[in-house]
Amino acid sequence: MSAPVVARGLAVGGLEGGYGSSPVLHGVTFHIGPGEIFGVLGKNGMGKTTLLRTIMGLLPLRRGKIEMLGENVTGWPPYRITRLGVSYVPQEKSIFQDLSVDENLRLALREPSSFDERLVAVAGWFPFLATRRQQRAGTLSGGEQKMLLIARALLTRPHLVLIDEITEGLQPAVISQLQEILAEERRSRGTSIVLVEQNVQFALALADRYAVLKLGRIVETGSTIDTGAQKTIERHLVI
Ligand SMILES: Nc1ncnc2c1ncn2[C@@H]1O[C@H](COP(=O)(O)OP(=O)(O)OP(=O)(O)O)[C@@H](O)[C@H]1O
Repeated sequence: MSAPVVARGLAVGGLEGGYGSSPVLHGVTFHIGPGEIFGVLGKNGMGKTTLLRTIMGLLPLRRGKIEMLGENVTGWPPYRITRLGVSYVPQEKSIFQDLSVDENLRLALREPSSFDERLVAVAGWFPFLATRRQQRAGTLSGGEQKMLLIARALLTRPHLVLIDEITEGLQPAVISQLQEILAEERRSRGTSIVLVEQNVQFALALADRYAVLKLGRIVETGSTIDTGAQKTIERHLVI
């Protein structure tokens, strides 16, 4: 199945992918427009991380098409996709543990001259970053490391951000703060966001539309303003 052309968003059509001889994704198709937030929900092991990693070119695509930001990126390596203006926030804390906070952030930028100005913007959201620039990133708390990951992703001023279960293990106050930051990022810059989540309330509060992934297939899609959205999603997450 071919995906519709989306000028500044993301369109995924008939995506098949997996690991070695084990298929995980079975014809996943969805699209999101510019400035749209799309939630992908599903229980453990349903293929959410595999989907994001395949879209980012980190896992081989067996079949299907991926377009983002006006380009057909099917088969592109991750570095080319990143250069288009795409940020990926993986589920694991993929920061450089032995480097400082400052060094971790600097590595995100191809153009070092813009660092100070960009740091001011992200430190406005996460004030601890400005006061702990020399701290070894591996000594930050789990929640702080996740905030560093989001800060690093937004520092590049991306057009599209793919975020994998950022709320996992975070306390409610930090989750609310992230919700505000991502809503503001979309409002002020028109950033498109794909949110992979198991936290239904967080996803519904931010997303415009959602999809439920079950055993590598999208089994439900809908608008988050539908009154029954939460119940529908929760039903899929318990079965
Ligand atoms: N490196 C790998 N090699 C082989 N199989 C894998 C690998 N990584 C994941 N899988 C399998 O692929 C399937 C989907 O895993 P995936 O991590 O995409 O699910 P998920 O929905 O993100 O789960 P979770 O919410 O637990 O992170 C699972 O059956 C998993 O065991």
